[in-house]
Amino acid sequence: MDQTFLMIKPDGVQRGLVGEIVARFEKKGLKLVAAKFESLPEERVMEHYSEHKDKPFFPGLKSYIMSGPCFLMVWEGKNVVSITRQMIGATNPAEALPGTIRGDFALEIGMNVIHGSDSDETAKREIAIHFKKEEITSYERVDEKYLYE
Ligand SMILES: Nc1ncnc2c1ncn2[C@@H]1O[C@H](COP(=O)(O)OP(=O)(O)OP(=O)(O)O)[C@@H](O)[C@H]1O
Repeated sequence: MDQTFLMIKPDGVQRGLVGEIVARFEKKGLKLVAAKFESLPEERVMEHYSEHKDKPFFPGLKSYIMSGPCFLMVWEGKNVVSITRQMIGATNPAEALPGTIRGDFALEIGMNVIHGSDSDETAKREIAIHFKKEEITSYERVDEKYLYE
């Protein structure tokens, strides 16, 4: 089954949005298979955001991500990457539609509450950066027969 890496960033944790955000994905029918609170070490921030390391906003991005604990998750489900990206909304909250997480809970691009992998390939890479294999569980949700045809 498809998997993705989602991370509630320090602003989402500090603003008390963890429960609300997790509830949205749970109610959609997606399955939480791994989760942990963690203050990310610098090496993992550099690895995760390596594509942005030369961008002018990178120093600010790095100190924001390291400003407090993040809530890291692996979610599973059919088309989970595209579904969660849609539920998260546009990178810039000013452009994110109402009903999306960023559209409902954020104002500015620098602090946009949550990260979500943008492709199956990226998801594999990001899951491997942040989770050990044994931290990821495997189980059936009892409602799966009413979610999948
Ligand atoms: N112009 C910018 N100014 C400040 N921060 C930015 C800017 N562009 C991106 N960022 C930060 O870098 C993160 C990664 O940017 P990216 O373009 O990969 O967006 P994204 O894929 O929607 O976001 P994420 O990877 O966090 O899910 C953004 O979520 C945001 O926190």
